[in-house]
Amino acid sequence: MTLMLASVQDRKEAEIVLQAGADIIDLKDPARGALGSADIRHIKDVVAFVAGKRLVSAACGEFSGDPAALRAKVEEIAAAGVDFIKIGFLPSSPIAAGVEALADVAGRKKLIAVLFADHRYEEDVMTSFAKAGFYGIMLDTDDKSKGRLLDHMTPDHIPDFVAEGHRHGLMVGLAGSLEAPDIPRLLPSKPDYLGFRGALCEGMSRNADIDAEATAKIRALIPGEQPAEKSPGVDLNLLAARGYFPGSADEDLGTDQIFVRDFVLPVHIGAYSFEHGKPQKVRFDVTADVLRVTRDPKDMHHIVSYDLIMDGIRAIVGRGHVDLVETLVEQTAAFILENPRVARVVVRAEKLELGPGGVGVQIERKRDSYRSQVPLRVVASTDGGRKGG
Ligand SMILES: O=C[C@H](O)COP(=O)(O)O
Repeated sequence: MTLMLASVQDRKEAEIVLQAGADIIDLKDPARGALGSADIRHIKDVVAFVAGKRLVSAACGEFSGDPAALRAKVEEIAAAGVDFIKIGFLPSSPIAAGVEALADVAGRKKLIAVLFADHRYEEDVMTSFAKAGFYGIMLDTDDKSKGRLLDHMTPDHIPDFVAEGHRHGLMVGLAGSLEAPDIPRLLPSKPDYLGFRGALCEGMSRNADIDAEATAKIRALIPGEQPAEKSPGVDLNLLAARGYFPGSADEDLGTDQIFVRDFVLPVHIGAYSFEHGKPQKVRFDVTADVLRVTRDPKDMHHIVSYDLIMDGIRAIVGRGHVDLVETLVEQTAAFILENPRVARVVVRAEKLELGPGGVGVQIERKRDSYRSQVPLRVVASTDGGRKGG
């Protein structure tokens, strides 16, 4: 299951996000940067207020290069009784020294190393945190003025980050100016939690106050636990991972078409030997018939995002060389039809560098008797393989 982390400044904001159903209440001073540490009084106050009803984490700033200062700060926050302590590590800092300074604390407290998607790290950076006994790894953004997480890391690379963290036995979190449409794009990679601040605030400004309505909207997009008896035979984890958010379903409303046009990607494709070893441009056009769930679509629950189609194509292309365009379009159609709300899909893929214009294939695929199979009223949930259960 993917949890929702909400970053708050104080008890007043903690009350709002607790009420809205956030799973992890995270203390932070957003005015002090991405990992700005909140005043210790606020941390203690929130720990006392939450009183074990939810998990509490606190940011402890970014490692400045002074191992003794880092350790002292982490110990101070640990003594306040939080469940997790988040520490930012920039690649320009002596990460190994910071990790070493915390190795002993990591045996007693759940430490989360926060990396930043707008910086580049050594390939095996996760290994040192895992070896030192850190509990989790998180990907966030450092400079909030320079875009969201997915502006720095394309969606097809997110699953690799999450999977690598899980291979290391780490709890994995994702954040970075995440907005509502990012949620169904990130859930398929099964992070253990998604973290938010800006999207929960008035005017989407992370330095403003938390807004109850905005928080509730984000909460509603992240599936919670669903007792198995409410939806027998339905794989809720799978549905949620595919970004399936049922609303008040009305199958008599019919379908709408969503489409992606002229989506051009470099693709390793072709049966000829000269086509191996280098990518060639392929243009994708996709139209999907999507079951309507309301007459009044207002939020992400009501739609199937075209982002999911593009993310899926990127992921399929990223798997490596395919000989045939037919394979590519079949895989794309199958991926799109995994979403229970898609009743029919037309996929066209054209190689753009082989002929005078495009050469390729177009297919149409339908969901067989989807009406009897689609549990339109379930609330989906995921199981992220989190450390410790
Ligand atoms: O830990 C999560 C962060 O507080 C996310 O903040 P943000 O959504 O403003 O980037």
